[in-house]
Amino acid sequence: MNISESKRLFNEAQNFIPGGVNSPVRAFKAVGGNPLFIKKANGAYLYDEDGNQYIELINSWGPMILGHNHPMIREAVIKAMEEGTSFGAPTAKEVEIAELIVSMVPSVEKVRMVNSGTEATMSAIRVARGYTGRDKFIKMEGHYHGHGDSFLIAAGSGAMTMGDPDSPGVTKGTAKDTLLAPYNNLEAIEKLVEANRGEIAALILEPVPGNMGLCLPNEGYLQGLRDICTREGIVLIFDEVMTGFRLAKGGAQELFGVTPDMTTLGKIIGGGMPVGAYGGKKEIMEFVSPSGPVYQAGTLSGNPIAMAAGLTMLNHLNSHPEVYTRLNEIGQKLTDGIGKVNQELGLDYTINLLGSMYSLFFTNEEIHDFETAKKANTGMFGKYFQAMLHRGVYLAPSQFESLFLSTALTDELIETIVTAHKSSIQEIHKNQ
Ligand SMILES: Cc1ncc(COP(=O)(O)O)c(C=O)c1O
Ligand SMILES: NCC(=O)CCC(=O)O
Repeated sequence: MNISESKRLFNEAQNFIPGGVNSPVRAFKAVGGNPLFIKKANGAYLYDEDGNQYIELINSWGPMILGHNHPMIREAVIKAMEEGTSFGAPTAKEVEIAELIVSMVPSVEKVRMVNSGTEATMSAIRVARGYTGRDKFIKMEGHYHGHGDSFLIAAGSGAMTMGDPDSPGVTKGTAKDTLLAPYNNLEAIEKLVEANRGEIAALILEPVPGNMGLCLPNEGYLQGLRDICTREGIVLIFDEVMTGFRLAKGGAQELFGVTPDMTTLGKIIGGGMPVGAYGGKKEIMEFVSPSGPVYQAGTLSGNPIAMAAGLTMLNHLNSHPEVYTRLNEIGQKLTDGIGKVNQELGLDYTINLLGSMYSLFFTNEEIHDFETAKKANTGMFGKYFQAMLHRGVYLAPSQFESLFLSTALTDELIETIVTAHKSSIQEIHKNQ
């Protein structure tokens, strides 16, 4: 595989950009090798600067649920561009997308648009604190909520991958208000609540965490959290930046039938443009400025290009339930194929799947939280990643990420991926 142009660009980039990338997860630090510099993408494929083509299972870390460069989204963006790129004033599209989100996401009665998932979670915590008059909040180990200071403690995703789940630069003063709990353990929450009664503003979690690899909630876990939060007056926040509009049109909260008080959104909501949002009960969202005292703002929030892309995406998902049927089918077929190959080879690696999100863990143990996820063999994953890449399949370059499938994956492409998986997994075990 010739990747000379990607190599040249990475060398150049390292002179001017920290680590040569604008987000750490893009570097191949955990898997070795040179990150690929991408020139364009279409449907199920990415193309690098050297002209290599890859079948893509990251999809911009989630947003491209219909595949890349979808004509419908592209046309909406071009049309919006013709009318100007930013006004810093309200627009009709913002009203339309807000109404649509409220109609799609069960917990959301009012919603505020921001520019990233990070902004959404930072703002949601501030609002929950303002609403309750309490300072502390509970966060799950290995969950990732963007790079706001108070979340960079036992953080998943790139922070976990790079071995820095507790980032320097976060003050002790900030960190003391973040209470940590293991995922899938209601007893641990009860203990934290007991020890901090009346002081906890919020409990935030990824209902189906994808940032320590994909994990699934135990039966009754989400409802258990709901019950504790209701009893204790704690604002329950589902961070659905990944799962929103993906696991169902109303996200994990629709799928599991558990309604949080607030929800954070991102990724798909912008159709690939930089967008996030947070919303929830009217009573809580009324605390947001200018209707209430909790300040939160943004020069480019509700940007007309981003709103045009997002509106087109959400309208499509809202009116095409068959998208979810197909996404679930793709997830099932692909992981069935991978699982069958593994079985034939006598390998019992754990595959966690929900809808169009999955992770293949290089361990035979069940993975259901931060501690168990850390048992996966990251060295083996790195070899697997490279083997797949050389066969034209682009995976997330870390064991501690979920993969995101798109409707652009045909049955034929699923077969191609399974074939690549078979020869990759054979190769890495032969060389052991
Ligand atoms: C669950 C979750 N929350 C928040 C974020 C932060 O979003 P962003 O990268 O847009 O700031 C991410 C991913 O990046 C995420 O997966
Ligand atoms: N699962 C991790 C992400 O989606 C984050 C992407 C990024 O930080 O660039």
